[in-house]
Amino acid sequence: MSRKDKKIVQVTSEVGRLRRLLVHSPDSGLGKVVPSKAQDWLFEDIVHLETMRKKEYDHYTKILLYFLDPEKIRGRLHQIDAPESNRDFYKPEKKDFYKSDKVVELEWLLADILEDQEIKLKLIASVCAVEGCSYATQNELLALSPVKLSKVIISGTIEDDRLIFPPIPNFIFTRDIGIVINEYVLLNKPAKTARLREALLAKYIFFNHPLFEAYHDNILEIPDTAHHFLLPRDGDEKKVTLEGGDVMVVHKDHLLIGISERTTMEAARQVVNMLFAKNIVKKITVIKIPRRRDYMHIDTIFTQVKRNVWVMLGAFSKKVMKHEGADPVERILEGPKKEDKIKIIQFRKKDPENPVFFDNLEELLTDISQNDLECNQKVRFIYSGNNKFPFDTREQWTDSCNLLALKEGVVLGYDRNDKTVEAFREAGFSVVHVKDLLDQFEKEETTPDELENTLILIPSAELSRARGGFHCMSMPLLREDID
Ligand SMILES: NC(=O)NCCC[C@H](N)C(=O)O
Repeated sequence: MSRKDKKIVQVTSEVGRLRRLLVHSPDSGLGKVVPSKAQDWLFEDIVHLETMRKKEYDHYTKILLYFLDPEKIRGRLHQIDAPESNRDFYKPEKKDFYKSDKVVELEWLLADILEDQEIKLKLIASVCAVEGCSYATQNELLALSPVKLSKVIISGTIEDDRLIFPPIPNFIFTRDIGIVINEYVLLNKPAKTARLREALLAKYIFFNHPLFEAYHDNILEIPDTAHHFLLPRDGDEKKVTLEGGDVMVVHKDHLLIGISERTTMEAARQVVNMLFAKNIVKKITVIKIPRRRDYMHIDTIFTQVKRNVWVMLGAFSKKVMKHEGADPVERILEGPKKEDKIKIIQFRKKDPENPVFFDNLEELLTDISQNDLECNQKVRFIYSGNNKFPFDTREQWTDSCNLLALKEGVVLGYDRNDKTVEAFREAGFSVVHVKDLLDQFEKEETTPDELENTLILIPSAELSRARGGFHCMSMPLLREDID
C-alpha cells in the first residue's frame, strides 16, 4: 500500500470532507470484558458483542465506505449482509474483507507490518514485556502468521478462545491513539494503563507501515519530562499524558488542546512549544476542563458540525442553564457550579507571553467560526439535550456532543439522544436513520455528494456503554481543506 504519489495524511479542519481515516471494528476482546474489570478497562458495563457489531458498528463501516470508498460497497449491500456471507466483509482475516485504503482498519495495517520478521520480533517482545507474558507464550506468538498474530495482539485471545493477556477494548476509539495536525502525526501517551498497548501498536504502525513511509519525519512524539521516573506516582504535575480526544485542528493555523482527566498540563505545555518551534501552527488554544470521567476529553463536551455550527454541553455556555422549575434569581445569583468552570487561554506563536483569554466556550468557538474560518453567517450552537435539564447531562453522557463530520454539515451521531436530535431539527437539520439512508443510497435516490445539513443516526445501545461516540471512533488521516 505504498502511496508516495498521493497525499495520505493531511487534516486542516474538523469538518472538511473526510477522505481517509483509521478505524478499528469491535474485536472479540470486547466480548471478554467481565463486570469486575469493566471500570478498570474504561467501560461502564459489559457489552453484547454480536449486537454491537451487527446492529450498530457495521452500519458505521457501511456509511463510511459509502462516503469514502463507494466502489467497495455500492450495489452490493444485499450480498454483503446476506446470512451466508457470515459478515466476512467486515472481518480483517477473511479474503472477502473490504480492504480499503480510505477506511483503514488498524488490524489490517498491523498484520501488514508483522510480515517483516524484525518488526514481528520487536513487537512481540514489547507486547510480552508490557503484559508480563511467559517465555512459552512469547514463543507461541512467534509461531503465528501475521494475520493471526495481529488478531491475537489486539484481542488478547489466542485461537482456542484462551485469553493470554487483557484485551484492549478501547482500541475502537482510534481518535485517542494519535492525531493528524496538518501533515504531521502527533502520537499519544495514554493516561490509563488499559490503553497502553494501543499506543505501542500505533507507534509501530506509524513508523513502519509503507502507507506512512513518506511521513516518518513528520511523526511527533512527546518525551517524558526529565527524571519523570523519580517523581511520586500519583498527582505529580509533571506527568505527561495526552489523548487525541483532547486535540482538535480547527484551522490549518489553529489547534485546540484540552487539559482534562486524560491530558496533563505538562503534555499541553510540551505540545505548544513543539508545534510552535516546528512552525506547524500559529495559534494554540488550551481549554482546561474539569477532571471528570463524564468530560474525559474536550470532544465529549463539544464538536464542530459545520463552519458556523457547533454542538456543545450547555454547562459550559455563557447562558444560564434552563433548569426547569428552578428559581431564576437563585440560579443567576449562584452562577455556574464551580466544578463546571473552564479556563480558555490562547497562545500565539508570535507573542506567547501575551495570551488571549476567553470567558466561555461559545466565545471561543464564535471566534474560530468568524475569524479563523472567515464565516459571515450567524454562528449557531446546538446544545446537548436541547439545553433542558436533565436531558443535557444524560445525553452528553451518551455522546450527544461527540459527532463526526463526514463533510461540512453532515454528521454521525447516536440514535438515543432524542432531545439533542430535536435541537438539530429546530436548527434546520434533516435527521435520517442510517438504515434508511443506506437504503436510499442503494436505490440511487440520493448520494453522499447531494446530502447537506443532515444528522445521520446510528443505533447505539451497546456502543454507548463503551463511553465514546463517532468522533472518538475515528482518527481522520485526510480531509479536504474547507477554504
Ligand atoms: N475521544 C474520546 O472521548 N474517546 C472516548 C474513549 C472512551 C474509553 N472508554 C475511555 O474511557 O478511554
